[in-house]
Amino acid sequence: MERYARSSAVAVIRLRNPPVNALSVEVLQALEDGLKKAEADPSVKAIMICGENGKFSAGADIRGFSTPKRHRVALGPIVSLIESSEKPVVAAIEGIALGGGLEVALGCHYRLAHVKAQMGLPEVTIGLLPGAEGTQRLPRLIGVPAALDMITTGKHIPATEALKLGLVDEIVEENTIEAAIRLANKVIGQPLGPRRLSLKPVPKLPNTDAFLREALAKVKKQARGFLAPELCFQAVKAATERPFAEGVRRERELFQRLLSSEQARALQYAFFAERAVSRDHLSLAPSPLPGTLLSDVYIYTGLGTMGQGIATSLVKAKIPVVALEQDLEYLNKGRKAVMGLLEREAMKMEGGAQTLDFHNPARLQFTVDFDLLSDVDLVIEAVFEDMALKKEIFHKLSKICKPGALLCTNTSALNIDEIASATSRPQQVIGTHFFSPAHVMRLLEIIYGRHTSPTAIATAMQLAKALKKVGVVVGNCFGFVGNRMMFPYVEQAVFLLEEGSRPEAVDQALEDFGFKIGPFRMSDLAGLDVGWRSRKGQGLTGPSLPAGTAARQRHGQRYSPLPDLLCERGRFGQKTGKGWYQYEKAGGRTAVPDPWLHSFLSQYRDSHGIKTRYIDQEEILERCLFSLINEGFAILAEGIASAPEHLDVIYINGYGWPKHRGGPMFYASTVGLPHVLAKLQKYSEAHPDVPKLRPSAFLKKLVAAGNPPLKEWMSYLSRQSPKL
Ligand SMILES: CC/C=C\CC(=O)SCCNC(=O)CCNC(=O)[C@H](O)C(C)(C)COP(=O)(O)OP(=O)(O)OC[C@H]1O[C@@H](n2cnc3c(N)ncnc32)[C@H](O)[C@@H]1OP(=O)(O)O
Repeated sequence: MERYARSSAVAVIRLRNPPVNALSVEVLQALEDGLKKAEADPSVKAIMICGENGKFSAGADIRGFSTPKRHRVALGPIVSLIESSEKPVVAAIEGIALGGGLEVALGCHYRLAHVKAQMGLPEVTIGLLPGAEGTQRLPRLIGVPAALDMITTGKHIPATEALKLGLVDEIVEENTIEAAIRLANKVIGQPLGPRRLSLKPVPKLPNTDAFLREALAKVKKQARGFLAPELCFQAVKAATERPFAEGVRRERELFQRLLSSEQARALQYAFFAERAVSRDHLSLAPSPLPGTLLSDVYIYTGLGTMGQGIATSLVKAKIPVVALEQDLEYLNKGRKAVMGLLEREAMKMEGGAQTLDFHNPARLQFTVDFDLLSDVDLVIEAVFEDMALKKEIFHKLSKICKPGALLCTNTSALNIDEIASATSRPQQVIGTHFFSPAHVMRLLEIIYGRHTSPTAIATAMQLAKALKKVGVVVGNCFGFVGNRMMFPYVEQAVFLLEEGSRPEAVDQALEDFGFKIGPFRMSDLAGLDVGWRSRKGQGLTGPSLPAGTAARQRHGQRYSPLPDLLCERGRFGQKTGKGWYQYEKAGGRTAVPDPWLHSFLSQYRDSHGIKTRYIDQEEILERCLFSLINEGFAILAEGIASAPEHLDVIYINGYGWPKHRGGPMFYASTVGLPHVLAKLQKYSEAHPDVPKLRPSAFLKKLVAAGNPPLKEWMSYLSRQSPKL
C-alpha cells in the first residue's frame, strides 16, 4: 500500500507482477495485507486499486492452477474483503482487467476505466469459470443476458461497451489514475450499501425460465462436448435462483469440478504451448532481414481465393500492399473481391473503412506491372499449386527483386527446395502456408528449405506476428506437418466407407469428439476436385495411370478409388450440389445424407467382394485419430517439427481440432501411449496393406521407455533438425 500523495487521504494498492500483473500467491497476499493496512489506518479515507505498467491484471496466475491447493491463496474471500471495506474502493482499470482481475474490480465500489481498456472473464477459454464470485456479482451488475454472454464466451469487451453495459461507472481518455483519485476523493463519506454488488438483487427478466432454457440449448450446441461453458451457465443460473452466499457456494463447487478436469489441463497446456511456439521461433535469429521490414509487401499474381484473403489480412495489419495479377481481367475480379472482404471486415471494426484506410493507394494498390516488384521487402506468391508455374515466377522474382527481399510461396504441399532452386538466392526463399479463409484463420505454417537462412525464418515469424497469426516453423516434406498428418486421417475415413460405414456416421463420430466439421463435410466444403487434381498429378488416378492397375491398390498399398469415382460423376461437393452428401442446390450449404450415395457404396462393396460390416464409433475414432497421431510421431522423429507442442498448435489453429482436448499429441499423452500403440498394432494386423497404421518407431521407443510425459518426449531422440 502506498499513498497517492504525501497528505492524500487515498491509499493506493498497485498490482505488480510483470508482464500482465497475474494474481500470483505473492500478489494476492500483498493485496490482502494492503487492504487490511488501509482499513486500519484512520488517515486513509478511500482506497484505489490499479495495476503496474498500464495494465490492471490478466487474472489468476494460470500456472498456479497446477500447484497443490495448499499452496494457493483463495481470491474469492479477498474480493469479499474489498467489497466489505468501510472505505470506498475504486478500481482504476487500464489496459486489461481479465478473469480474477475483473473480479477484483467487481468487488470494488466504483470502477473507472481508460477508453482503450479491455475487460472480460475468459476463464472458460482455459476450461474454468470465474471462481472468485464473478458469476454471482456480474449478473447483479449488468443483468443475466449480458453476464451470461461474457462468462460463457470469455470474450473481451472494450471500455466503451463496458460503459454501455454498466460494467464501469466512467471512462476517461487521459490519466486514469488521476481520474480515479478524483473519484475516490469525491465519494468519501457516501453510503456504500448501494455500491456493494453482493447486496443487489439480480435484475428480473420478463420470462427467466424461457430465457435460460434457450440460452442453455445454445451453449450446449456450441460446446460440442466442452464442459466449461455449460458449467459457467449453471453458475450464472444459480445467481438467478439463490441468495448471494448460496450462489457463491454453488460457484465454488462447479469451479472445483472444472479445476480437476482433463479439459482444463488441456486448455491450459494449449495456452502456454501457443505462446512457447511463437517465442521459440521468433528467437531463431537475432534480427529480421535488414531493410524497412514489412514496409511494402507484394502479393504476386494470384488474387484467387488465397491471394484475396492474404491481401485482406495484410491490409488489416496496416501493412502496405501492392497486389499483382497476370492480366486486367483477373486483376479487376480480384480487386472487387478484396474490396468486398475489406468492406465486411471494416464493418466489424470501430471506425470502419477509415481505420483500415484501404481506399488509399499508399496502403493498397492493384497492378499488372511486374517491374513494381523491384523495390519491395517481401513478396508472397499465391498462385495455384503448380510447380512449373511457381518455378517460373520465382525465377523472375529472383531477377527483379532487390537483394534483401524475402520471397515467400504460399503452398500447402509443394517442395520448397525445388521452388527455391529456380532462384539465385535460395537462402531467402520460404514457404508460408496460409489457411483458408486467410484473413480469418489464425495459423501460418512457415516452411524452411535446405538453404533457408535463420534470418529469413525469423522474418517470416515477424510477419505472422504482425498479422496476429500463430506462426509455426516446420521442415520441408510433402504436406509439411498439418496436411501430412491429415492424409492418413482422411485415408482411414474413406477406408471405413469401403468397409461398411457411411459419411454421416464418420462425421458424427468426429464431430461428437469435438471437431468443428467431420472429414466428409469438410471435403464437400473444400471441393473434391482439389484432391482429385493432386492425385492425377501424382499419377494415382486419371489418364497417366498404367493400364491394368488394380482398382484398390497403388504401389503395393491399399488405395480407395471412391473419391475419384465421385469426381468422375461430377460430384465435387457443395459447389456442384452433390458430393459425399446432397445439398439443396449447387452452392448449397445444408448437407443431407444421400440415398444415391448409400446404394452406390453398397454396389461398390458388392463389386469388390467386400462384406459390409457395422463399424462402431470407437473404431471410427481410433482409426482416424491414431493414424493421424502416428504420423505426428514420424514427423517428430524426422525432425520436421521440433516438439509435440508445435503439432498441437497447428492442429488447434488450422484444422479444427477441439482445443479442450489439447491437440493430437497431448490427447495421445492423456489416453496413454501404450494404449495408442496397442490399438495401432491391432488395426495394422487387420490391415497389413495400410502402412500408415504401422506404429512409428518413435512411438514404440517412448512406450518402451515407460510412457514418459509429453515434455520429455524429445529427449528420447538423438537427431533433431539443425534449424529448429
Ligand atoms: C478462483 C479463480 C479466479 C480467477 C480465475 C482466473 O483469473 S483464470 C485467468 C484468466 N485470465 C486469462 O485467461 C487471461 C490470459 N491471458 C491472456 O489472454 C493474454 O495473455 C493477455 C493478458 C490478453 C495478454 O496478451 P499478449 O498477447 O499481450 O501477451 P501474451 O499472451 O504473450 O502474454 C504475455 C506473457 O504473460 C503470460 N500470461 C498471460 N496471462 C497470464 C496469466 N493469467 N497467468 C500467468 N501467465 C500469464 C503469458 O504466458 C506470457 O508469458 P510467456 O512466458 O510468454 O508464456
